[in-house]
Amino acid sequence: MSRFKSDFLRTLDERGFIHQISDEAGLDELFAKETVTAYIGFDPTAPSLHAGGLIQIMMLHWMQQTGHRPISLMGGGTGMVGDPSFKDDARQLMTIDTIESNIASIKRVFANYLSYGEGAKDAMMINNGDWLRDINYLEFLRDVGRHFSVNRMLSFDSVKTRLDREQSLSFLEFNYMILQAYDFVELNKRYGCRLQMGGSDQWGNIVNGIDLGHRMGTPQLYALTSPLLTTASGAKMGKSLNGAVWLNPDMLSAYDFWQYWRNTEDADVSRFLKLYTTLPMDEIARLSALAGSEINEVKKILATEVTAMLHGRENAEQAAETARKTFEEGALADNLPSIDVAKSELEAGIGLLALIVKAGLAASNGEARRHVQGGAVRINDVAISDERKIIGSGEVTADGVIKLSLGKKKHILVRPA
Ligand SMILES: N[C@@H](Cc1ccc(O)cc1)C(=O)O
Repeated sequence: MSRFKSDFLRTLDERGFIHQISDEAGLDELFAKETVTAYIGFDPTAPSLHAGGLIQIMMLHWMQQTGHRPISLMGGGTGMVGDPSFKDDARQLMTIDTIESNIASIKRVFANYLSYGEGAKDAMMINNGDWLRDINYLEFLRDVGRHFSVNRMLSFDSVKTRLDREQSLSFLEFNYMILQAYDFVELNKRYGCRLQMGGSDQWGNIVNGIDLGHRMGTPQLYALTSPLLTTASGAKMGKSLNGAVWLNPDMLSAYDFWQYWRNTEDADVSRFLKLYTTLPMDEIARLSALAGSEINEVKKILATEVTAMLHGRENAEQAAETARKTFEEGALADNLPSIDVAKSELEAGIGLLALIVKAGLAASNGEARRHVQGGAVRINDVAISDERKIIGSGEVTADGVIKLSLGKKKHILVRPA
């Protein structure tokens, strides 16, 4: 049983999106009883978001799926300042031209996850430059600035490390919190927005908005943050060895995007299926149970599902197909070392450990067994966990070979001779 009664929070909870909520019971009540408008802000620091931002987009997606109204807010105003939260250094200032062109480019991918329009449940794309750029300084200080206590602003974790390390925090950056707080109040006034979501690094900024709302007479506002995600080995989400995993198709092909997900670490597969696909939970449970022997097949499903949402199903399936061909061609390529095994021997069947030793991938059966137990051995790219497995003619692929792999780099083609 879920601790939530609203579809939205139950879904977010079971799929692993929730880090912190400002008033759990109150927010659940609200979602259970009315159509809620909520927003997430995105600053245009690059021409595209990367896979790290996908969790935010997915939260907006689930809002709409469960009957509520999401706002994707582009930071045309806040982007002129730059959020210092948990950042070691000030960001380089962007020109208005860069900000505008980044926004135009970032915007494009949202339509793949949300349906925009004028109706009561249609998503809205809004730019905070619409109100922030016209602010009159003295009026703003008197109407909004007076509600902020500098003492309290200095106490937030998001700026504390900078201050503790005595790294400079410019007055420009220090104002960011106030602008984001003002956005929340403004979105409430304009569109009845009650909830702001974001990554856990946004907590301070969001809570400041709730407080400002109290002082400026909005109804109760709420905060919901998602966990800051890292992969099982501790890497930041959305960064690969080849650089950022961009969402915009002109910055990263569907194929490379697919590959990023295909390379998911074993321990992350189930978590990522919940966060980044819309597969039903019982289907995810079934796939997670297969994770032992068929984990590579499950990773391909993960990759295809995540890619299908962003690039369309056809492109995703094409990426999967290209990957399959590349693998096969790789297996066929004669530059992979090979060993011959007598046909008769294969027909009778040869033990996995003996084959590993024969292929020179281990010096002894004991060493071979440790490789298998460590999950490092694959036959035709499928991980094998049963050390007693008998390898026979059945394993010979259409290409006439068996591909035996140890880890990611060592491959031996076994040729029946
Ligand atoms: N500060 C957010 C972006 C944002 C901008 C404006 C807002 O009103 C809300 C959020 C970030 O850096 O990710």
